[in-house]
Amino acid sequence: MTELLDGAKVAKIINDKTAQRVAGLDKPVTLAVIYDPDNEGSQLYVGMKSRKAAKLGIQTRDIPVGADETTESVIALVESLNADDDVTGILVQSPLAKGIKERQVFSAVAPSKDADGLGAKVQGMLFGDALEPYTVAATPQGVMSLLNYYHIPTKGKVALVIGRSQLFGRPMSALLNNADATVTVAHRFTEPDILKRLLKFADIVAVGVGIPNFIKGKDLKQGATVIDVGMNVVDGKATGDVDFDSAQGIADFITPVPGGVGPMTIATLLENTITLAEQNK
Ligand SMILES: NC(=O)C1=CN([C@@H]2O[C@H](COP(=O)(O)OP(=O)(O)OC[C@H]3O[C@@H](n4cnc5c(N)ncnc54)[C@H](OP(=O)(O)O)[C@@H]3O)[C@@H](O)[C@H]2O)C=CC1
Ligand SMILES: Nc1nc(=O)c2c([nH]1)NC[C@@H]1CN(c3ccc(C(=O)N[C@@H](CCC(=O)O)C(=O)O)cc3)C=[N+]21
Repeated sequence: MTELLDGAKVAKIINDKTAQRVAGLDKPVTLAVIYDPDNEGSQLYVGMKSRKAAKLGIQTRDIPVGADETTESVIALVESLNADDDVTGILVQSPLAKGIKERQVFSAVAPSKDADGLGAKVQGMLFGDALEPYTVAATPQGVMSLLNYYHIPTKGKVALVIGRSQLFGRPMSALLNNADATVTVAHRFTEPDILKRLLKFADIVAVGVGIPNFIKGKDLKQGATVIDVGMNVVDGKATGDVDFDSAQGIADFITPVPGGVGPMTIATLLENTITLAEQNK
């Protein structure tokens, strides 16, 4: 039997708590969102984030940054938001327009405002398993919250992370390592037959590569937990990186797309935002 990891359900629990925390604070909470207005995905996801934020009492300031901007001009914008006392948190939606060096922009965000946890400082703290508080990238932190909610153990388990972006794979592997899993990271240059062998070992597979139905059920270890981060559109439908139907009866747990990691990402972003508001009041 394959059980669903219901991200929509767990996200609602987190969101309800966030709304209470926002209501308990005696000042407004504002998330600034920098995004490329010419990117359809960004329009869609930024819209979803802003609507959910509004429902929880968090204001958003959506700032379009198009192809006419430079890395330097966007960094200057981030620095002005860092210095703006009315801004609680800053999110830089990926991808920015071609030519803007995204990782430099991520790292310009002050750690005390890094709601999405993508800057070099907080990612370094995650990598070092720092004792001080810091924000963690929303998508992989959302995955950890989902694993915790369903009491899926990580200690001593073999975890395979497929993808190594700043947004997902790198912080995901650090979180699983910090949670005592034995972690392997696969990427574009991982040979397909090596990937197959790694999959057969993996108790936990977390995949975010952006290729629809990239992982087939037959390649999974019996009883695996499968986390599908992929968000692709196929025939107008949200489709993950895992061939969901073929994983039935092989995986013990799997996240659906939609309704899995996506809502957890948004809930975690807003949870990070209220945490920053509480810390910096
Ligand atoms: N549900 C959610 O909340 C979120 C969903 N996403 C989705 O996750 C996916 C990945 O996003 P993101 O990390 O930003 O994308 P990137 O394009 O930044 O990263 C993709 C990663 O996949 C790796 N990759 C590409 N092809 C292969 C392959 N054939 N075998 C193994 N690895 C491969 C790349 O390797 P290399 O580094 O070598 O290039 C890279 O590390 C997308 O579908 C995106 O929409 C992303 C964030 C949040
Ligand atoms: N700095 C940055 N941080 C991000 O977290 C980030 C980003 N850039 N760039 C793009 C990706 C993508 N992403 C999604 C978040 C939620 C859903 C989501 O909630 N999806 C719904 C379905 C939506 C639909 O049906 O189209 C679901 O899975 O249920 C999807 C995708 C965040 N990203």
